[in-house]
Amino acid sequence: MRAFDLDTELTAERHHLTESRAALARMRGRAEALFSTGDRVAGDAYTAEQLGRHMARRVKELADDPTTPLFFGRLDIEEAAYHVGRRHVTDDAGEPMVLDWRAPLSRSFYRASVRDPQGVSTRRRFGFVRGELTSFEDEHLDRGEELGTSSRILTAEIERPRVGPMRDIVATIQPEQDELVRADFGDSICVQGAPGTGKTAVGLHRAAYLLYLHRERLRRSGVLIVGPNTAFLSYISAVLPALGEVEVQQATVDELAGRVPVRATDTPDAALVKHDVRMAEVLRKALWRKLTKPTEPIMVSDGSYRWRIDAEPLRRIVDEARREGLPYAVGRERVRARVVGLLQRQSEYRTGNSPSEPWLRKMSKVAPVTEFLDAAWPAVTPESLVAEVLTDPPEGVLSDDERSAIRWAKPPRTVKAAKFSAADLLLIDEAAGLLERAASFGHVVIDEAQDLSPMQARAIARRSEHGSITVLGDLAQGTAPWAAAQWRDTLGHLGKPEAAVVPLTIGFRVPASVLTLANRLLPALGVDVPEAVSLRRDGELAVVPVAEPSDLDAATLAEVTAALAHEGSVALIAADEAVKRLRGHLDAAGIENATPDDVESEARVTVVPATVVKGLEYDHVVVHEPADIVAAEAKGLNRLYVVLTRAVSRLSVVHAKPLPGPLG
Ligand SMILES: Nc1ncnc2c1ncn2[C@@H]1O[C@H](COP(=O)(O)OP(=O)(O)OP(=O)(O)O)[C@@H](O)[C@H]1O
Repeated sequence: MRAFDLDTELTAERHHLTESRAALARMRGRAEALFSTGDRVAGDAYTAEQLGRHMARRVKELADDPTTPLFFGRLDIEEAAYHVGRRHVTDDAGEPMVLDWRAPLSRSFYRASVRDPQGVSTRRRFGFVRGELTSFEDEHLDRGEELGTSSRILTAEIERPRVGPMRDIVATIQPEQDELVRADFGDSICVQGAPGTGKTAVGLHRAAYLLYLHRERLRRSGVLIVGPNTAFLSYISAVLPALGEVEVQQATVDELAGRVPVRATDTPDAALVKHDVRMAEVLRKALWRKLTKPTEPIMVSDGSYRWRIDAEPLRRIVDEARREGLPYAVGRERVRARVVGLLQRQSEYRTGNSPSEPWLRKMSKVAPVTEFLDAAWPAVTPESLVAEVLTDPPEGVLSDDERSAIRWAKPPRTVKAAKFSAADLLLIDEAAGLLERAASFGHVVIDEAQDLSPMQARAIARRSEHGSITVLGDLAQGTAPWAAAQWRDTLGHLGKPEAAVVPLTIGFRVPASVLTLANRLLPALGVDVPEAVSLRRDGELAVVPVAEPSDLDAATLAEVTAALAHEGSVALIAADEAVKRLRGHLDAAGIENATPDDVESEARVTVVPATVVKGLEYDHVVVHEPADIVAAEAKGLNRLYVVLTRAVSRLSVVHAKPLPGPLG
């Protein structure tokens, strides 16, 4: 009898899904019709373009992804049932068929509990396979039933094989995650979470949530996601579009600051100095020291009359503009405008008439005015300021050794010919920020933030000055030479020193056995962070010692081949210098393989250099010679911690050398 009831229920739910899909198709049809007639109804070209863009976006937002169901849950509140899904769907009369997961009512889907039922009598979660409903699971909160993390549907979602890019987690956001996702727009937050606790997922869902709640405001100012490298950004790039959000920008910090191409490489010592926050001070001083006190009057003739401004009022103008704290280039123009203002007043006094616009324009460009400006408040470009500092690093802030580390061995003949490094681009960006204010995004999500250098953090701060930020990271995974040991410093450089630091500790990726191995490294990493507790009991861990170093590659190949017998993605992670050789072995063995940058590839095996694996995950991970990964860089143990925490189901560690540090 009960089975029959369940069947009937499931049939009814499937029917509701079919109806909802049909309603969504009609919504899209209406949007498409408006899109094609938009330019005819709009009054002018500008309105037509605006409307066209709006409608094109709307059509995209209403796309139906047949591989995911339109709803994944249901709330019974009083007599009504509300289906919760990826976006609002309404019937032809405008009645809701599916509620957007971000709507206020949907919040109870994630947060209601027996202790605080929020009016919910039953919460239903749906199981699905490729967009079709296959099962459901009820929690009768009013009868004291609550599944929490023992939900079968949650477990199945966490344990599913990972294929392709990252997916959204709307169906199974956990209460501690939901609290972060729905934090107020104005709140900047920093999430410290062990590997696989869902930091990236939380950041992306928070972006989607804020866009839903503050759509107009954020459409104007924009939302930006900052990630560590392009492989990572392509891995996460499908999540927001799947949630209907198609207008979010993604960039690495290098891309943000990429005003000129990178054409030089720094020594490690030079890079260290250039990423140091004191470089901001060096640049600021080098810039403002260019101002000089006017000592000569300005004498201008406009053909009919001669005008004169004495040194004293000129000094006052420069001092005043300096005190106003404007960006340098804005200050220079302010001084010019005030000088022209004085000329204008003299002209009015003498002729009794207001001078014409062309006269004012001419006066602002005449040689005596420009010469005065070039002496008192010289024109500077970001590139010229940085070139100057690198040609002859000023004394006062840096030590002599540091100054020599960054000094150009052979200064270029012109600024145009200068070859700048990636770190120089940050200096140029800093200089640009001193000259002019950067436009600010409404919200910026920063992933893997533990690796930001102070100068990188400042580049982001300039772009989020008037907005809020979500900072995601794990101090234990810091591998950059300047990686933070505590969050306060980074948050200060990001311009949000007051942001709350919130921990996430439930691990959704890494199986308990694998996590136990990785956690052995934690005490050696020099940071104070809580360990993750894995929700997953199912994984496998194999440590494979190889007696003869010459057999190491063959043993690694055997592990990769064994992993291919299982469902899901396979990654071979190795020290960067071994990647090419290992790919050669795979090719020779006829095993199709790709690099993580190649998102289009169908190959099941990805060969990943240890330095780009941060943020990524694979079902089966084969790690090649951990000792070499550790030896390759100063923070090698932190790198190994990252490498060991990429596996969703199985981890094999193949080694001929002794296992490093606390693992040995
Ligand atoms: N509530 C959840 N339900 C289902 N899956 C989840 C949930 N939270 C996280 N996951 C999954 O766990 C995995 C790890 O999440 P994510 O990459 O966001 O973690 P992270 O904290 O950023 O990890 P890392 O620090 O290693 O980069 C992803 O596959 C994600 O989809």
